[in-house]
Amino acid sequence: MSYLMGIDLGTSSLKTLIMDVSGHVKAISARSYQFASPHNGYAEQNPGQWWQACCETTAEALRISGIPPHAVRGISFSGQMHGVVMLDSSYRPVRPAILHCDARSSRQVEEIKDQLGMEKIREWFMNPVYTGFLLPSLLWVREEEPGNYEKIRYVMLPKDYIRFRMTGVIASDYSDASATLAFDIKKGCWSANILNSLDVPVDYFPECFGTADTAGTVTEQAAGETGLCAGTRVVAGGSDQVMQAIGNGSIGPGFATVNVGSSGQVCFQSAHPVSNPDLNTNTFCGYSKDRWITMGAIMSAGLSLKWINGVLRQTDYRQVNEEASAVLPGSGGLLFLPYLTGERTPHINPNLTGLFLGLHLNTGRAEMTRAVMEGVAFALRDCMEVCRGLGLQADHIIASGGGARSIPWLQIQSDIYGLPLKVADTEEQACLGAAIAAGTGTGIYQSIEDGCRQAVRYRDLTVTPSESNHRIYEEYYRLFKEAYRESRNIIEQVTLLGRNLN
Ligand SMILES: Nc1ncnc2c1ncn2[C@@H]1O[C@H](COP(=O)(O)OP(=O)(O)O)[C@@H](O)[C@H]1O
Ligand SMILES: O=C(CO)[C@@H](O)[C@H](O)COP(=O)(O)O
Repeated sequence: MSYLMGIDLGTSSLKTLIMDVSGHVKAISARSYQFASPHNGYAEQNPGQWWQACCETTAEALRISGIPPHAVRGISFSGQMHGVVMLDSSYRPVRPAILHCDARSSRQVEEIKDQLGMEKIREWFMNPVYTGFLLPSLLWVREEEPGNYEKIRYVMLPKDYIRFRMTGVIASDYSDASATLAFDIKKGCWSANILNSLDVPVDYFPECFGTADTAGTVTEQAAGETGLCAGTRVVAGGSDQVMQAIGNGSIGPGFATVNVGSSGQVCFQSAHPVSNPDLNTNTFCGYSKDRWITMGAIMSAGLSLKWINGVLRQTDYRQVNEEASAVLPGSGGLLFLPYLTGERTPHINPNLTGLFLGLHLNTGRAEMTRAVMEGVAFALRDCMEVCRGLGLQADHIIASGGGARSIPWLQIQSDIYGLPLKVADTEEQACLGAAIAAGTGTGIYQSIEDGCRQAVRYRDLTVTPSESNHRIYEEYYRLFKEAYRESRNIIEQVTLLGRNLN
């Protein structure tokens, strides 16, 4: 019997899944971690922690499943996007990785915009220039930590580091590379135009593979650390958005996913790179350099629920979901703007923070929790509206991420979008997508499409919108947008005041 392994490096945890070739999950092992935030707006993590989580979960998944390591035919990866890992010539990290949710590089973002101008940004980047993306984070290191910058020899994305520790090969893939702001999305290679203009050496950046290309084999050392067999094929993998889309069977035009992970995304598949003159969505490569996705992204989705749970000292998701279900739509007249770590689509503004509007003496923790779930869904609705405005359509919307474990949150989303939602049968769609890539790269599946046909199944549950709830939410959605427009200025001022105190 053959088995496949998929490893997803998330923002708050790393998960390893083993499945058989029909997509039956045999084991999932996870390790949670927290990123460090030494200053307000900073988000960084030591890549060694990711590798440790990878070793522990791989060994644990093998142990739980009882599958002999030689039966694992291939391994692949899914990873949190945009962040930068910098290695010196001895392959050691020169400093902690700077993550996608890091807001320190506001000045470098402005410098890139000033230096290149909006016309070139539209043409070369096809994406908004935003903090937390690899290029501005790298420029921050150049300006603020010149000693570290001088030591850099290799630059890569987070999951590329764990693939490197597994294989000894430094590489990236089109989907993740296209989300760095250093890549030519249309041609599918590192952009000499961008890098030369900003005086960043092109040779920092590794060779790129397609998601299903072989990128090496497990080394003797990694075999000792993970329990895998040396020589096992390692397949490149891709960005979490692309791998999760594969794990949801969302692989061609007409499909879209809405993900509530730590951050949140609405992701449409497209047959060509979609230009957005307003630059408030992202256009990235898909699982090969001739596939694309258009994405609206929010910064704090599951993170918002995690935050309110922490504040209200709620630890049990079952209870959280039960209490939120007992509150009527609208949370008793409470709106939440989930801009805890700034916002990408549609505002592209790192200098925002969150807002509760409508607190009163009867507002309790259940109302606050439900308002947070609703606020996240309103922000994702914003993403959908922008994508629709670009002409993107979907016949199927598939809900994914940790938030899809919550039935009330799924219903809130469906009611707010006014759309039915399908949910994949496995809770770890990005891992499943990575395992499908592993199966494709090792020839078990003929293609990613074939892998999806064989391994992706949906839950026997389609969440459908309630018309009356949708009507109520339309009014709240109008006020949600209005609340931002009316208070943006003051939110920015308060945010900056708060940052100055840190
Ligand atoms: N049972 C649940 N009910 C409600 N929300 C949940 C549940 N499980 C996870 N979540 C939400 O999902 C988030 C984690 O999603 P996940 O996709 O695992 O994130 P990541 O890949 O970023 O680590 C949590 O922060 C939480 O908000
Ligand atoms: O930022 C994006 C997409 O632009 C995310 O896909 C991140 O890569 C992290 O995802 P989560 O770990 O928050 O789900």
